[in-house]
Amino acid sequence: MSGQDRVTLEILRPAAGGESLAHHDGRTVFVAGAIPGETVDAEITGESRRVLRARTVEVREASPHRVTDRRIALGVPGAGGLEFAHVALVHSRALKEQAAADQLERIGGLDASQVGFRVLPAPLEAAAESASREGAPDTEGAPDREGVLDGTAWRTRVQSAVDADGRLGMLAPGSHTVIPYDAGIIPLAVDEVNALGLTDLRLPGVTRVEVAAGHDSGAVVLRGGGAREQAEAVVSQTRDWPGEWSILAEAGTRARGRGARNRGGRFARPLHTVQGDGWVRERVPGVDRDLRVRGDGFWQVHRDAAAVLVSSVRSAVGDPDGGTVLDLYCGAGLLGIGLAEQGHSIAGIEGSAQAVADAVANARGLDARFDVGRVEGAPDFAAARTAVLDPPRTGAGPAVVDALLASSVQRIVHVSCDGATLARDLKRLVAGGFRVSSVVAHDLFPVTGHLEFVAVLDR
Ligand SMILES: C[S@@+](CC[C@H](N)C(=O)[O-])C[C@H]1O[C@@H](n2cnc3c(N)ncnc32)[C@H](O)[C@@H]1O
Repeated sequence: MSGQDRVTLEILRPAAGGESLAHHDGRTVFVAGAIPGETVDAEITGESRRVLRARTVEVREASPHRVTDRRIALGVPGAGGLEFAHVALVHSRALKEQAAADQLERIGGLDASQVGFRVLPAPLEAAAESASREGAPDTEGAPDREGVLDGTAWRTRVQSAVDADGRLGMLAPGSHTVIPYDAGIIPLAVDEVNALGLTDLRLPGVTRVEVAAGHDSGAVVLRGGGAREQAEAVVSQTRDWPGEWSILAEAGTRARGRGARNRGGRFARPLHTVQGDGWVRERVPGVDRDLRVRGDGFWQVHRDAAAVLVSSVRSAVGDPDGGTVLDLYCGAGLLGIGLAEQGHSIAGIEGSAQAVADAVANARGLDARFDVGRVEGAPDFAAARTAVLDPPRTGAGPAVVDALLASSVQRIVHVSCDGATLARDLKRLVAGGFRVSSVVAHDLFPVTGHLEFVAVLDR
């Protein structure tokens, strides 16, 4: 079949990542832009012996849950990364729940209903949905309810591509084509980010712009050969911005040697601090202290995510019992600090030296120790009774799972942003003697195909 081939498909059920499943000529088809229950005409975009990939080009019979593609109003028609742009928010959550339950069963060998699996809306969206149902007026100072109800105003971290003319935008799916922001909005960003006017910038020579918005502070990171040159344009814009903003720009030379491959395996270039101290301050409801995180450091993306995960991990770990709690893949220490404030003794491990420096600074005065290292080689597993792990999308993997199995850990709280790798880790933990007590997912990535899972295992 060629890329121009069109097929008519009956859409059967949701697949992971925001696609849907159909069948055609004995093959499974993963369809983008469709909704289960619909009949669509789709263009084939890829194929292998048993699987086709397709993109919806025309809807013959529409689902009642279909909405006008949000990307049109957002000024980025055809952009990637908003897999549920055409689905009502509440229904997208139901589709993600069904797809994730399927992954837990198929890959993890688990009965999703037996472990109480469900997807919960983030507080921001839940409150807007409930206020809207009750007809309550908008509250002054609260985020714009329309955007929240639509699932399009939650990211405190956004990355933009930059086209040859220096315009910021998003990439088309599976391509390097930049779709410039045409409506003066960075899709999915919180109102505070969109108030900054970043979409007016022209930054030729920059390849990527990252924005991190914290509490009364934030950072803009410019990457690419022209980053240093263009940083001044951003600095002059920040004069009107509320709070303290740091501007970081990549230097022209690539970092080499150990530790250089810290951004998804690509060589990172050293960052030069052009303005500010380089840190973003974060205030997390339920955590007593403000936390700092480097402008290019990892932080949970949804504005409610840090509080949701701290609360979820606290209730999963329970009261202090005198044992050490491992905080594996600890980043700037968010989850461990949330536990240390409740009296737990924490041993955190993290691969990024900068993140560990932030964790140490953040944890001052608490019973919490953070070390730089790969979790795969962590020495402290033997003594702990509880392990919290929050690995990257690739999951913990067999080496870490086997180390946990060989340790004295009795309870594991696995926080994951990928259902497939979580299911794979759970399967190996169960085969090694753990049982899954519960799995929930928080919809901390509205309008996209992603979820944030919290699984609790005991033995
Ligand atoms: C999903 S983030 C979690 C951070 C933290 N728990 C939080 O909530 O802010 C994953 C972290 O794991 C770190 N990381 C990735 N692979 C690692 C490895 N093999 N060993 C140690 N840390 C790793 C990354 O640098 C990142 O900070």
